[in-house]
Amino acid sequence: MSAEIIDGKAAAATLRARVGELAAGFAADTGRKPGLAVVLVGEDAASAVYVRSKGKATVAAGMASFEHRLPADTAQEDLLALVDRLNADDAVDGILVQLPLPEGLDADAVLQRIDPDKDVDGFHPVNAGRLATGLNGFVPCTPLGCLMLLKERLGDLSGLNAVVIGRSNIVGKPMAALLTQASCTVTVAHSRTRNLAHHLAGADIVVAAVGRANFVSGDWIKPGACVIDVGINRTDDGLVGDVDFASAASVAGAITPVPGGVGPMTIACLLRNTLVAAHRRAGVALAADAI
Ligand SMILES: Nc1nc2c(c(=O)[nH]1)N[C@@H](CN(C=O)c1ccc(C(=O)N[C@@H](CCC(=O)O)C(=O)O)cc1)CN2
Ligand SMILES: [Mg+2]
Repeated sequence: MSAEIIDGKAAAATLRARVGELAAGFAADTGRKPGLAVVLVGEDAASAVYVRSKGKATVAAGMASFEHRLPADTAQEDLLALVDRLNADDAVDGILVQLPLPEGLDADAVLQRIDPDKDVDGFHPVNAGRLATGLNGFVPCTPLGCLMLLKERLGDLSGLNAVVIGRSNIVGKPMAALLTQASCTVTVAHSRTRNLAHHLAGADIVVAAVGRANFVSGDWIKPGACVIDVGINRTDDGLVGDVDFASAASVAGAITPVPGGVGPMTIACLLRNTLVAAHRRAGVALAADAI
């Protein structure tokens, strides 16, 4: 193996600690803690684990956590009514509805009901528009975490060729926007892309977010490339990413592992976004380079 293994767990711990320091400053200045409300609908086992981790991380960073658990048969109007209450609650700076929602609920309608200035997941179309046009908004946590790992490893990304594999609203599209803003030359590949290997051959940066276990082969990776694996696939061999780790690690310059790569950054960036939301809502300045 030649690649440096990018330690997302360590980077996330550093970010969470910094958020904690700034949250303590915010509480001292305003007399209240930044608050994050998390809504979980139904019994999805993985979602329950993520929601518990978010609650614990929120409290550990000195913020207030408000957890709302609703049954899987919750009516759309009841879920929307809860979002309305959280929008109006001054103690709540950030609102997150854990995805996926149970069948029968319209996730788009729920996400669009969240006040864009409390949308710490960055999924509201207003925040997607702000990102696309270079305005200050909230950036989805997973691509934000990927960008932080890339900058930590590579510094200035300007002029680099990046291939994002996947075009979801949650990862692929915002990732491409962030890399474009960082002056990369960006290709977005997806399930219909012809000859992916050809596109990857020139890629200094690869972000894989296709949701298919071991999909990206090391043979396709440019020697020395930085490979960010967003995939979390449960297989008979355990948890694996979208990149075939063993073959890619022998060619890449750096690579994120699964687990312990991008995943931990998702929750750390959620805390970061909540801290930013609290400052904006309270009209308290937060230096652009503070975090
Ligand atoms: N409202 C949201 N829903 C979902 C999001 C999101 O950002 N907002 N992302 C994913 C789930 N997710 C957080 O919600 C998440 C996924 C994975 C991890 C993580 O740390 N993974 C570990 C492995 C953990 C395991 O064993 O399963 C890792 O990669 O090291 C954190 C958060 C979908 N829904
Ligand atoms: Mg896709």
